[in-house]
Amino acid sequence: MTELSRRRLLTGAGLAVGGGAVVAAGAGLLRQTEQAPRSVLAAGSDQSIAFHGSHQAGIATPVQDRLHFASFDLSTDSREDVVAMLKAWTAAAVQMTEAKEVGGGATGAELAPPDDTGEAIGLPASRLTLTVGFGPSFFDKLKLPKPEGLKELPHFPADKLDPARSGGDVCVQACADDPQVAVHAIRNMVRMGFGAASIRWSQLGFGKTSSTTPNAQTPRNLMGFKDGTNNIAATDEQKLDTHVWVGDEGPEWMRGGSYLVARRIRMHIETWDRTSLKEQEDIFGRTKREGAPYGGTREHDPVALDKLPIDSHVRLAHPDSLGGATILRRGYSFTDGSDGLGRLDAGLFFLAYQRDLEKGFIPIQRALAAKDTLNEYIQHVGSGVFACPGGVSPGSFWGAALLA
Ligand SMILES: C=CC1=C(C)c2cc3[nH]c(cc4nc(cc5[nH]c(cc1n2)c(C)c5CCC(=O)O)C(CCC(=O)O)=C4C)c(C)c3C=C
Ligand SMILES: [Fe+2]
Repeated sequence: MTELSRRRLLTGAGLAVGGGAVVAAGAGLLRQTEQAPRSVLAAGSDQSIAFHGSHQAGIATPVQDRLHFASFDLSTDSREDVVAMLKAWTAAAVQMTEAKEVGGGATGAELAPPDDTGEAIGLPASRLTLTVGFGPSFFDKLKLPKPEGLKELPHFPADKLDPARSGGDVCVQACADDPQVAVHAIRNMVRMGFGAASIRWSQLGFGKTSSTTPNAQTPRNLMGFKDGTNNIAATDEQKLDTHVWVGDEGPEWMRGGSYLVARRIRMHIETWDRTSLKEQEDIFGRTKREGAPYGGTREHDPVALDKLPIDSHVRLAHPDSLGGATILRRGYSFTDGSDGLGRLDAGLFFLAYQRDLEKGFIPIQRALAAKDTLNEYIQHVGSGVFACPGGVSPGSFWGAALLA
């Protein structure tokens, strides 16, 4: 059975409640789907993606259009407190991914703060996925054995990393078709984490810049180029097993999990917009409109490395240039206002999953940092690395096998 079929896709119709009323269902409350502002929702928004499975959702499951990524610092060194938080987070994640309100709901006992903050009432599941990872400092703080595969990334030339947008003990990646659903999920986790963890940095993203769904139209990044053409497809189980999922080489709790690299990459888009089309295309080694590799005519034509400029992004990052190094990309665009100097603070929030950092992000970024002609137009300003455990089974919680 494929991972996708294991991850039961529930339709909104199956979750909707008759009469438009909010009624109790199991441990949670179903959010009304009837009142959802459908015009602003992307196709597939009324679907939910199952939380439980052998891998965490949000890695190889279809990419949603919106992101809220949050990195937390622990405010305790007590394993007990962290276990309690992860249990509460897991229970809430199960409810939120099924379009249910957290705990006793947004309108529970009158004299206590509600269990759910309420801004997702009336919104469908929006294919919400929540994915958790543990940074190197998580293991140091809790005196737990760090998996061999998890290491701090080396410094790369031209990195200008802001500590306030880097690192963190625990990360949560929330992806959904509706930004309000993703933000609601993170906000409720922040609220539940009070006393055990506090938010260190976070990033909103839009317009997925890569797809894991073959045959879907490849999305474009803020430079106007199709991004994700040569990504690993969610249906390619062989590639996922080889390059994304940790196997027997990792500790038991990491099997079926993956290592995540997050990089906030600022784009100097004003300079880019004054660059000729020819130079833009030479930088990637692909055409802008079609996305075809140089030497080909269609987007999915095979990449013939010798036809691409020697320092072009695609030639340098291609697995054949790097002894097979391969990653699963899952990034999003961002624009966070302007920088006071007449420029947009815009770019790519790059997310990459891999089985082994040394056969994934590290060698690729080493090659790109040294030679990529794209470097004139970008700067890495934030960074994080996290070990994302394998999937959660019903009744268990995030990190159970590590912390129990
Ligand atoms: C270290 C890994 C990578 C970083 C960082 C990165 C940044 C980055 N990429 C683009 C735009 C494109 N990238 C494309 C391909 C591509 N990029 C990487 C890796 C990193 N990119 C890989 C492994 C590949 C695939 C190479 C291949 O197998 O052919 C493309 C081409 C289309 C595609 O295949 O996705 C574009 C466009 C930007 C703008 C950027 C930083 C801001
Ligand atoms: Fe790239």
